[in-house]
Amino acid sequence: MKKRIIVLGCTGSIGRNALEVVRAYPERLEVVGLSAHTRDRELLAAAREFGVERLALTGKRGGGVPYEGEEGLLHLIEETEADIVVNGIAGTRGLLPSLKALETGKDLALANKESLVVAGELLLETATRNGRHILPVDSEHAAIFSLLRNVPPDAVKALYLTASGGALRDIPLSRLEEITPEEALRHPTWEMGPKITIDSATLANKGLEVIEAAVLFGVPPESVRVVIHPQSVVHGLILLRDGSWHAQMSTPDMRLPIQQALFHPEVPPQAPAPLLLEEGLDLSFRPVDGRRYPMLGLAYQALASQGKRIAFNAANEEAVRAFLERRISFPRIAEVVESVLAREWPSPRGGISPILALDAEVRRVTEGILKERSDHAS
Ligand SMILES: NC(=O)C1=CN([C@@H]2O[C@H](COP(=O)(O)OP(=O)(O)OC[C@H]3O[C@@H](n4cnc5c(N)ncnc54)[C@H](OP(=O)(O)O)[C@@H]3O)[C@@H](O)[C@H]2O)C=CC1
Ligand SMILES: CC(=O)[C@@H](O)[C@H](O)COP(=O)(O)O
Ligand SMILES: [Mn+2]
Repeated sequence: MKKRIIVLGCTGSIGRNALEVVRAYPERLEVVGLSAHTRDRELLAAAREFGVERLALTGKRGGGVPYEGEEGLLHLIEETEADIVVNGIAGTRGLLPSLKALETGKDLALANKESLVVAGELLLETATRNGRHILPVDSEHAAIFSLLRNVPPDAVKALYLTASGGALRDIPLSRLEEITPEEALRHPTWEMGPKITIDSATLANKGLEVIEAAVLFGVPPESVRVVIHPQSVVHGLILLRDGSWHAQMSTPDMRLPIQQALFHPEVPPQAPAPLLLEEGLDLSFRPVDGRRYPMLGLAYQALASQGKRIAFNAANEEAVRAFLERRISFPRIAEVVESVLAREWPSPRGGISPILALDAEVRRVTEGILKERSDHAS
């Protein structure tokens, strides 16, 4: 029987890669639901190609798509019989769809790391209660997830996430003030959406991933570590107590972690982009420079509580938006997040509503700080 898949954010980088995986395995995988936010023509083209009728468009109305708006997307997830939901929505708006997928008895192939940062405990509890799995699609977590399956849990000393260093890795620190969004969006190894690409340049992406790993794998924050690895070939490593390293490596291509999640626990039969060591390969690793990447230290601070995690995530999302809209300069992103994080953010109690209320409050505070600091509005 074919595995039935809903692809959320099918017009984005993760969504398009997920559809590529389905194209590669027509006898094993079937798309039964699709969502997009604004790109309705691409959504309809995918629907025609895969013969899908359950479609949601969240960011526009009136185009003849059966499920409209955020509420419509949640109804689509609820009303569509499926085995697994690929969540490739960008940002915190992916949280409610993640929760709905698990509540309605589907596995969750999760690229939307913001879901876990903001409400990881709630998602894990919901998955357990419904007997479902959260399968990480984020490349580092997919790597560590597969490495951990092969060792006894008490043998693991630390988890290592690799970071490319982003588009500005080799730019002199003195130039960061004048960096344009176009420069910061030139990722050296991955083709991804704009928000995560800016997060790669500040290392907020790795900060979110440290939180994602601590929550998902249930390990203390100090055992999740980050190293700069410019080639993005080694995605994740685990260090065992006996001093041995286990690493997972592949060509940087998101079809691999996506197909691993879709075939779990089976190992997929084909390599989407083989890595040929016979052709030669140089790999390098170096420590993170805290002066260049203050966001990583802020993410570790945020690990102290769920309230701070929500604050870090929401403040970052708003600050990145302001940078992309040219309302603040690149170094202000970290400064704004630091100011927000310095306030008191008590952890929400009692389900999803207090989480969403705190997220909204952080955004209100961040917007106030952004107004004060908008330093080069054109
Ligand atoms: N790209 C990658 O390789 C990786 C991405 N991730 C994570 O996956 C997620 C998606 O990233 P990526 O694919 O790069 O992002 P993109 O910006 O390329 O795509 C985002 C997708 O989400 C949709 N979308 C945007 N806003 C909303 C909203 N408010 N409600 C519902 N849908 C929305 C977009 O629709 P439309 O285009 O129609 O407007 C689009 O389909 C992020 O959480 C990211 O951190 C993790 C690891 C790797
Ligand atoms: C592909 C993937 O998983 C991204 O999250 C990637 O890690 C981003 O690249 P950086 O290593 O630059 O953050
Ligand atoms: Mn990643």
